[in-house]
Amino acid sequence: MGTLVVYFSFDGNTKFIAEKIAETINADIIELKSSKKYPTEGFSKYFWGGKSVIFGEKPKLINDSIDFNRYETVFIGTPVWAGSYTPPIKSFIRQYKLQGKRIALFACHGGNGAEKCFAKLKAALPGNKFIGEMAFLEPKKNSEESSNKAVKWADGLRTI
Ligand SMILES: Cc1cc2nc3c(=O)[nH]c(=O)nc-3n(C[C@H](O)[C@H](O)[C@H](O)COP(=O)(O)O)c2cc1C
Repeated sequence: MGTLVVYFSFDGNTKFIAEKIAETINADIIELKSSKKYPTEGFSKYFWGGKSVIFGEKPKLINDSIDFNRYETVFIGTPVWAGSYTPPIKSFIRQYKLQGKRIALFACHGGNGAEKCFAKLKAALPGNKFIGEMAFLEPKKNSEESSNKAVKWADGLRTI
């Protein structure tokens, strides 16, 4: 049975880590795309992004439907927004209602909130087995270190 890396990324950090993981373990990879466009600059980016988390928004995903029968292990990646996971990940969780999967969580953040984000993700994904979680601090600013960390982590999960 296969492994899928599924993620949302707004500024490319989570994408960077997701690609490293998929490359390391030879997994399929899907970037979630939302129909909702958030402001990309300055204060309004944080304001609208944060507000969408707090209001529990579930923007429509424009990806093709994913066949989870093919996957036993799923890596789920998100940036931390307002101490939680991002709205497209919320949409993904609601749409697919994963059950009986081996799940590894990863999150990119700017300094805090990853632990809370993982706790909320686990609570939102009952009925699955969590095999690992890893936080990455602004990976694009620490690309070599983050890349090594992602490779080592993903490699180590093969045996779990
Ligand atoms: C709307 C918004 C809210 C954020 N909230 C947090 C936060 O609560 N804690 C934190 O450490 N970083 C926060 N960040 C920073 C991002 O988590 C961080 O820059 C991450 O690396 C971005 O990943 P991406 O490039 O894949 O989008 C926030 C960023 C945005 C845009």
